[in-house]
Amino acid sequence: MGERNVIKAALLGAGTVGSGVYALAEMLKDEMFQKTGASLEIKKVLVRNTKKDRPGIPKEIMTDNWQEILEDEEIQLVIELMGGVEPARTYIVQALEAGKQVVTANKDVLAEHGQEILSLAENSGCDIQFEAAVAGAIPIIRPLKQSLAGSMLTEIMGIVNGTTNYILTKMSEEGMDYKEALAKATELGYAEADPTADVEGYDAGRKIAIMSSLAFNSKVTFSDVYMEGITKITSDDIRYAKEFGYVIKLLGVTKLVDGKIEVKVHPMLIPEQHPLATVRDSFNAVFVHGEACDDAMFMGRGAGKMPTASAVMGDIIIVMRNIVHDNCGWNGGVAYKNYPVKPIEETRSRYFLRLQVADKPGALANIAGVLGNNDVSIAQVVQKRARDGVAELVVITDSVLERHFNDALMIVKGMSVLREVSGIIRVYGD
Ligand SMILES: NC(=O)C1=CN([C@@H]2O[C@H](COP(=O)(O)OP(=O)(O)OC[C@H]3O[C@@H](n4cnc5c(N)ncnc54)[C@H](OP(=O)(O)O)[C@@H]3O)[C@@H](O)[C@H]2O)C=CC1
Ligand SMILES: N[C@@H](CC=O)C(=O)O
Ligand code: NA
Repeated sequence: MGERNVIKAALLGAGTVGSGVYALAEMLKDEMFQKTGASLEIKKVLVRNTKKDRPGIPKEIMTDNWQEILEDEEIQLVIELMGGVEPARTYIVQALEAGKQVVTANKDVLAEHGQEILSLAENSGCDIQFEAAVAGAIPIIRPLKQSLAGSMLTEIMGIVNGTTNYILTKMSEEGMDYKEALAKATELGYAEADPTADVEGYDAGRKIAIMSSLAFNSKVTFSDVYMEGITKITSDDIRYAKEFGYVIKLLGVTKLVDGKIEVKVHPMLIPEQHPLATVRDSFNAVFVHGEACDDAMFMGRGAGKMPTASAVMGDIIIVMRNIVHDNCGWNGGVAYKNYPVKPIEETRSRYFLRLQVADKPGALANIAGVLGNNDVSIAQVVQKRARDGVAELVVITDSVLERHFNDALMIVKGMSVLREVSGIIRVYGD
């Protein structure tokens, strides 16, 4: 095999995903030529701590000096797996400006600067591939950009964070405590370096922003996304949801309605029979609806070392083929429409509302009256367990404009019969 058939790459990051990619590159070493027409040599691995022992990765290829990689003309491919916005964004930009191809799993960068980076890649004639950035091993970026490009997409809804799905599964099925479940998800390599991003819904928010941009060909960034995480979900909420025939999942949703984009992340009660309700553990699932394609669903591991590495390796293989066939630089995904993003108050939801109220005649009627006066119609209501003069009221509403629900809630909160609002969660369905 001649020198021209070796593609030299640099790995930025050798943590959970980076070490998985290095290991997978070793496992596929002998097949790489058949798959791509070239073999892969990872020439340098950038880390913060070059002294740390990284099993399987030779010490001599470790560096903490980005310039060494940027200025190495032999390195054609940069695989960015460090995470965070900076310095990752700068390194990606500099690599593209230097004519290097880029593979990344970095949703933080893409959700904020994706459009600029895609334009830069197009202008530089370079590949930028990022399948691992959304829903780990599930192929979803490439389908959105390619297979579904003619489908007139109108909606994407999915479980796109493995950490929170793992936590909710463990809390619901094993009665595990929230903190313990989060610690386990971190130990298993699912969580972000700062797991606040997972549990507050920011990670899912980044992913839904990226998918929304690709699906609707319009720029949607992280700051456009309304986000609520799972930190307020209690075991009582989970128990009540079960009693009503629901499970609680953290969902990312984006819709194109009347020329406006809705994009949000929040916990949702999903009927037990719904396919998303059966997506457990670190699995993710993404539902896509288009006027032409109708419904499609994608499911697989959304996080973890080897599943994520598999998506990165798929991208590496595509880029290597493009290098071999001198076909780099077509990435797709550059937004050419300019749809406005709707404020959350103008979107509609159904609600599950758990209230502690004074156990007095008329309390339920008064609350129902306030809801009704604000266009919040009640689909189901249950009054439970009067204890120490306090009764628990569980209400499920019909679909309501968020603004109307908030107005009603504000009035309910000021009522003398109200002791506490213990749970507010959106419910699946129109
Ligand atoms: N974990 C997962 O399941 C998934 C992760 N991702 C994404 O993949 C990326 C990597 O995640 P993950 O592997 O979990 O992260 P880790 O925190 O495990 O690894 C990060 C690696 O990057 C290196 N690094 C970080 N900052 C710098 C810097 N400034 N200069 C040089 N090296 C740096 C670290 O070096 P050192 O080891 O010396 O500290 C470490 O090796 C992130 O963008 C993440 O969002 C995407 C899908 C799934
Ligand atoms: N922290 C993320 C990792 C993959 O994107 C998750 O839990 O899904
Ligand atoms: Na993916």
